Amino acid sequence: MNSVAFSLLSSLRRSVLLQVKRSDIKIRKISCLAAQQRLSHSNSNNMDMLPRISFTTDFFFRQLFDLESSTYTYLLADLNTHEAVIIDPVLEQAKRDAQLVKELGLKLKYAMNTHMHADHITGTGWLKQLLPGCISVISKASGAKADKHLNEGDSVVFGRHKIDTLATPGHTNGCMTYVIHEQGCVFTGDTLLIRGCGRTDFQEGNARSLYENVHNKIFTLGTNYRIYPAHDYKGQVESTVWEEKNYNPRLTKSLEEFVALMDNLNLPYPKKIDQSLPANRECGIHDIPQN
Ligand SMILES: N[C@@H](CCC(=O)N[C@@H](CSS)C(=O)NCC(=O)O)C(=O)O
Repeated sequence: MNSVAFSLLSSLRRSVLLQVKRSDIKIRKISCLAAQQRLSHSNSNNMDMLPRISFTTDFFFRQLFDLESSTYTYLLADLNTHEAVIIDPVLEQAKRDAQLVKELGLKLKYAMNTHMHADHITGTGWLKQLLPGCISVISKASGAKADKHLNEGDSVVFGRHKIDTLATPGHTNGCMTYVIHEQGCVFTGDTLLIRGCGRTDFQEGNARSLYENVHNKIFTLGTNYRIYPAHDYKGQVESTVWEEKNYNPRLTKSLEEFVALMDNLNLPYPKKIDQSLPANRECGIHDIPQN
């Protein structure tokens, strides 16, 4: 082989080796990235999303639904003392709820609302008549009548269980989120819905305030806390802080993007807003069916 051919062959060999080395580095980079992604995914599953907190054996929990308004009502009780509370009852379901309380041998101590609802009339007023001794509860900031008004930090006790309160205005100025730390559950009303949130276009709604309250007060709870909202329009029943922090399409946005989105929802007003607000201001004692 002459020297020209030899030098040509050597340079070709060098170039092939360089190509192989480059593609090897590229493959290693890709597999390293994939491993990092697998790791971050498994981290969020295994470490951020802590194991589910089980309800204690003396804690009764029942989720109820009103089909017309897509409202969730929650009946909770202490199974030793039989003291119970109901959260966000609906007028049309008051008889159903009172019957359930009686059948289970419970004593309804409190009928609570997370806020002054605009889409349905609360069942609180009628439940007070059906189950004498029951005390109606709502936030002071709601401006609605009730036997007991709550400010942030107040608590509501039934048996040995305790509901803590967080002021989470935004959907309305009087919205409260109820938390039972021992059971790892949080009742968010319309403030935080599953993969959504309450609208902010009436009742002194404020998108900025909703966003800040969700991020600072709900998303700072344990990531495994279970979220129970006041409504769902898609058949979902519960979520967790971890899921909403990661997958809520509205609240994973930046504050400015969120405000712009909420300002442009253009939702029609709830059909029953004109009956609901005046009745709920009086704790739902308007329009109680006579039979
Ligand atoms: N179609 C319903 C009202 C639906 C609605 O506006 N829901 C409210 C909560 S009840 S005031 C809401 O905040 N929705 C958020 C959303 O993104 O849909 C009716 O006519 O009652």
